[in-house]
Amino acid sequence: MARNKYDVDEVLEDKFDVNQLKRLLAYLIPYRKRFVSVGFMMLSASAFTMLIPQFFQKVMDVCIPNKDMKGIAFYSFLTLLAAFYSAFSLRYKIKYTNQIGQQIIHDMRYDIFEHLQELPFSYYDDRPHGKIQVRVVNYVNSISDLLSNGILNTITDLCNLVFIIVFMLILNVRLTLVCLCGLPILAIVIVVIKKKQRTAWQVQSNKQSNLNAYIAESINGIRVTQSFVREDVNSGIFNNLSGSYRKSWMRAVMFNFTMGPSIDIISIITTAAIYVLGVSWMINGETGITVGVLVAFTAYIGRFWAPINTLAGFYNSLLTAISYLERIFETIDEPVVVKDREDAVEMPPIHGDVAFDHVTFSYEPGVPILKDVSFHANQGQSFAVVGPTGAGKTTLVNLLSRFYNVDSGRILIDGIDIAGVTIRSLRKQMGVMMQDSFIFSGTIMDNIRYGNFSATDEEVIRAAKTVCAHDFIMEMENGYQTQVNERGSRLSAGQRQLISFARALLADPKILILDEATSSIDTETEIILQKGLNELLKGRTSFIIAHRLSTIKNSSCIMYVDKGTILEKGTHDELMAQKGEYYKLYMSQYASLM
Ligand SMILES: Nc1ncnc2c1ncn2[C@@H]1O[C@H](COP(=O)(O)OP(=O)(O)OP(=O)(O)O)[C@@H](O)[C@H]1O
Repeated sequence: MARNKYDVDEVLEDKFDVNQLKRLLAYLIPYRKRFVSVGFMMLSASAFTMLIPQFFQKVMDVCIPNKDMKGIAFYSFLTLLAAFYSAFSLRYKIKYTNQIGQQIIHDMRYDIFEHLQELPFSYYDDRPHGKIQVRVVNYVNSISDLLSNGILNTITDLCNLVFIIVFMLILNVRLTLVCLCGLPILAIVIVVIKKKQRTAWQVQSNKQSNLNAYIAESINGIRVTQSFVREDVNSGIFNNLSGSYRKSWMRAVMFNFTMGPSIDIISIITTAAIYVLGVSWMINGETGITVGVLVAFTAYIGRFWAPINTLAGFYNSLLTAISYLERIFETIDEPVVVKDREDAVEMPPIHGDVAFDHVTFSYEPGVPILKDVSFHANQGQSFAVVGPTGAGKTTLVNLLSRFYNVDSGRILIDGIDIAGVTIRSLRKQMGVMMQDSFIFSGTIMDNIRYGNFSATDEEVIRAAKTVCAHDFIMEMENGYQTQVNERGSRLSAGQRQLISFARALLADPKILILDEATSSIDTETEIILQKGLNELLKGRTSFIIAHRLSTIKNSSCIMYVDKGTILEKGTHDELMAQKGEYYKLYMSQYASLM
């Protein structure tokens, strides 16, 4: 998908791809035994109940004329038995189809979620997150019923249909042919509406996706919305999106509802024809048509159209489901563009020597963000990256963890090209604190431990103390066990930064990346933090992005980046002496204090 927004529909697949159905059926394979057992129960029950009209016929044509009470009792008993067996198998079916359905939902969601975890940043950069959520939650839900109940009902209904046709043929061939005349008419109805119906469901799934994307975006941006009093405008946008969704839904179900009444009309016409023709043939004394045969036959006609109605319903839900399946499999098939090469090796324990060798990178083809960047950081050096907004600083450090693939050039750690090592072994040895200090729901302890799951409580606390987070954490009602919300809405921006700082440290990485780590921290805390940090950075190679230049003054090397190239490089004193861009930036911040 190209860059997408909440009000931009995703591209519709033109053709119905049967492979998607095959892939869907593959989800059933692990549960095939249970599935077959339910199918067997349903089929045996329906075969048994199909005999009921035959029992009626025997009672009417044989037992009643012969006043055979034993025969009547016998057939009544068989009818009762068939009814009980059918009720029992129905209960069995409901229980296990639900179980299988839920299991399949779980499996499919797991596959999507697992894949989503592997997809690179670029995937998330390009689409609203609400559109991803709707696939994992709503779309998967919508197809589970089709997989469990739908397929079973279809199989049993198809078999029912065969049973019924066989029994009808046994009763009377000519009447059966009259009944079957209705099927070609139904086929015409299906062919006429099929394409429109499919498109209508695809449009509906797009509109649902758009609506979801907007809801997710609005919730995330609620603070900005309220600050700028945009509630009315947003409600208007929501109203439009919701209105389009409603319209698309109504149009799609309208096609579905065309089927039921069409089948009813065809069924009424054929039944009427059978009454008229059957009775006239009986009056004319044609052989093989008795009152019993007519009663039994009309009982079968009722049953003949019921499975066709269910099959039509299945066909409807199949078309609905296909539009969801396209999106689900599209997500599962989304290529993981940042992945291990086939010959990738484990990254050996990192010492911390880092080199960029003529690195060029672009997010979008033809728009390079980093242009032929080269530099070398020795083990243990602290490298500061400064420069104007949008210069490419974050991009540069993101490449070090291989969050994106470079277009050309190499990034070497300890002389090893990181393109040739496994991503896992590389990232496990890096400590990254991103600009967006994300906090997960859970305790503060859990949030810091995110950096290293095997860390003890003491290690977590030590990391928090190093970054001066310990005091504010201890002031919270349950200290490290205090629950925080997703995104850390209970915490101040500075507190969130300190927690993610501690998280980055906990992995004891040889390379530490701090992207605006202290931008929201007050100057007093920052001064204390700086002391701890200086201690901590010893022996580690660090890349620090900072707008506040006081924090990076003592770095081994400062790189001034602008428009994707390194314009200046050196120590603070060297760059100040150069009186170039860094000098100007520094003076703009601190001239009044000098
Ligand atoms: N995911 C993305 N897709 C496309 N372009 C992007 C993406 N992320 C960043 N950019 C563009 O790349 C350029 C560099 O962005 P980057 O975030 O690296 O800048 P920065 O120097 O870290 O800025 P800041 O100081 O504001 O954080 C910007 O022009 C930005 O618009």
